[in-house]
Amino acid sequence: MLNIGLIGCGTIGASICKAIDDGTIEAELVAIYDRNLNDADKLLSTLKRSKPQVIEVAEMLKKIDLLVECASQEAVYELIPTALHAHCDVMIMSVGAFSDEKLFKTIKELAKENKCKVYLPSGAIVGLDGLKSASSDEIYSVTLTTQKPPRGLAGAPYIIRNKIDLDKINGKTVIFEGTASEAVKAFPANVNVAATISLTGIGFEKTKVKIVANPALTRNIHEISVEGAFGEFTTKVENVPSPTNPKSSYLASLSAIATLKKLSDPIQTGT
Ligand SMILES: NC(=O)C1=CN([C@@H]2O[C@H](COP(=O)(O)OP(=O)(O)OC[C@H]3O[C@@H](n4cnc5c(N)ncnc54)[C@H](OP(=O)(O)O)[C@@H]3O)[C@@H](O)[C@H]2O)C=CC1
Ligand SMILES: O=C([O-])CC(=O)C(=O)O
Repeated sequence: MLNIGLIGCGTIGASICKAIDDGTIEAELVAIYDRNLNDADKLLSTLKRSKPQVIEVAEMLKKIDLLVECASQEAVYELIPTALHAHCDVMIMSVGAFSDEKLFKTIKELAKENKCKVYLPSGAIVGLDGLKSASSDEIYSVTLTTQKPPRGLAGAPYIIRNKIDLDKINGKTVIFEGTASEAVKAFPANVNVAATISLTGIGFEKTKVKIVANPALTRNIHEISVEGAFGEFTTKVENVPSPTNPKSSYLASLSAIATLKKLSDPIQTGT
């Protein structure tokens, strides 16, 4: 049985732990950690079967096969290289950290050297399978258009830096247009999906991102348009926001769970 350690006991972390606890994911939850220890303890108290230890990552790495990151881009910098040095596979949700090419190169090399896998789930988008297939030949363009209710963008560095008053937005408003590289830095907790798309397709500089605040919405919408030698496609997902974190769509939690389920499944569907 796969021994899992998890960092980040928030919305996605809680969903993953519950899915291990109820047997949806075939694995042992060995350890959990959050910089807010109360959050880790609170999550622990909700589990019925699993009895993970609440311990720091350096300690948990001695006991696990796979470290699940669902914390923040900072956590990717702080902990993923250490996990790979310790020969642990990793699953990363805060994929936006990889807009730092140096970090991505380091992690890829460490994974190779230590014979580890780095899993990056599709997260809150649909269509990554098609993009992956398409990228076996030339891709001409990739555009992500993300629309969220204004509160789903609250706290983003770009919003703070530009003093955008989200409460005053009373119609559909384009907040940001730029490259995926710029987008994941400006909105680190809102468009990690732009990073996953970039890594699968044509990179952070060529992938275009538009972010729209729309007070009429109750859902987080991501539309991806791709053109390439294969033809073209557009996908659109209207995501239910997670009740405990409106920035993160529920599909992101489900995608993390599906990725972990896939690890023990003899039948692998999709590209
Ligand atoms: N790939 C994708 O499609 C998606 C990715 N995400 C990303 O996944 C991550 C988790 O999302 P979600 O569960 O909704 O977030 P939450 O804010 O609900 O939970 C994250 C938890 O991790 C803690 N944390 C953050 N950094 C560290 C650290 N360095 N060490 C220990 N604990 C830490 C946070 O503490 P604190 O509250 O103090 O920050 C918080 O308790 C986020 O980075 C988010 O942006 C989200 C949705 C989709
Ligand atoms: O959950 C979403 O809709 C997307 C998200 O926050 C991210 O990619 O960081």
